[in-house]
Amino acid sequence: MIKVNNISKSYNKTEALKNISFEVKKGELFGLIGPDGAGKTTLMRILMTLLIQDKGEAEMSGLDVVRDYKKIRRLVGYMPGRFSLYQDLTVEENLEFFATVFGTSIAENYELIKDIYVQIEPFKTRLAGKLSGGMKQKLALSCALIHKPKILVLDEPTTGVDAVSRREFWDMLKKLQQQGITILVSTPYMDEASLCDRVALMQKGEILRIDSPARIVENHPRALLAARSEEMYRLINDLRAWEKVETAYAFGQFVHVTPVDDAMEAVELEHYLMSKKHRKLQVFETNPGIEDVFMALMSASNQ
Ligand SMILES: Nc1ncnc2c1ncn2[C@@H]1O[C@H](COP(=O)(O)OP(=O)(O)OP(=O)(O)O)[C@@H](O)[C@H]1O
Repeated sequence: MIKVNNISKSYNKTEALKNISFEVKKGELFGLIGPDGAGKTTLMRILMTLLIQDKGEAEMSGLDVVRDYKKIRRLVGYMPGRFSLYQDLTVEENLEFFATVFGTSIAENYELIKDIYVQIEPFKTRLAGKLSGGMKQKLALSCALIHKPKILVLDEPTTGVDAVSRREFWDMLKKLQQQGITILVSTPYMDEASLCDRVALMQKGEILRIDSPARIVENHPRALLAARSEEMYRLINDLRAWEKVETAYAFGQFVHVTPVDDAMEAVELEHYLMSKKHRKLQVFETNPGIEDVFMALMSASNQ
């Protein structure tokens, strides 16, 4: 449904995308995961025909993003990073505006947006600029869906939205997927990776891995230890200062530690931390999750 072949794009001296290739299958929920500046927005803008690549080609539903840009725009729903709502129009006026641009009406396509729109309908006379982040997000999604797109492209739809709204939003995406819509979504939140069918982990214009979240974790060869103590800040510093530790970073209430030697046992790490006078210590071996794998891949490619 989406084909990207050797796409490169630079802004003056910044190489935003370096020879990117991947495919998204029909009906797939595909995630572009990566920190700020990874190139996610640039890639989406190329696919949305809003920016032209320097090199390579891309297709949306068999249509070329440069040659067939007009057809693609009718086929695809887009929710840009900063929600493209008219702040001084009401909720209903925004939706009517997007429907009119695509030559349709709210009534005609109400079924598709119903589940989402009913949540903001009680506020339909409120100005979009006066909505909360979560409500703006729902309105922006309704606007992106109002012309019944086959493909939905969402650029960081959950950035700046609270945890509950984030979860609800992903539930909505799953429902849209069940209706046959192919979804490409970007996010800087690594925990959202596990909600996608497949993900591409991006950093500095490159794809570091591309696979299902489960397979990315399965194929990760490294061991992982978890540690906590009374003084977490000092714990991280002590861990990072030890030559037997490759990486250590905060993960919830623990520090996740990748030892240089995968065979290191928890007890060896514990002895080291006891020698540093840490109290209320807890150290144990654990299994890496997708976030751990991403952190490891990103730090390896930074070296
Ligand atoms: N219009 C522009 N002019 C110059 N450099 C740009 C422009 N747009 C993006 N860049 C640079 O290209 C790189 C990729 O940016 P891009 O916005 O695509 O990344 P991103 O993964 O979407 O991150 P973000 O969440 O910050 O938007 C960054 O180094 C960015 O500074």
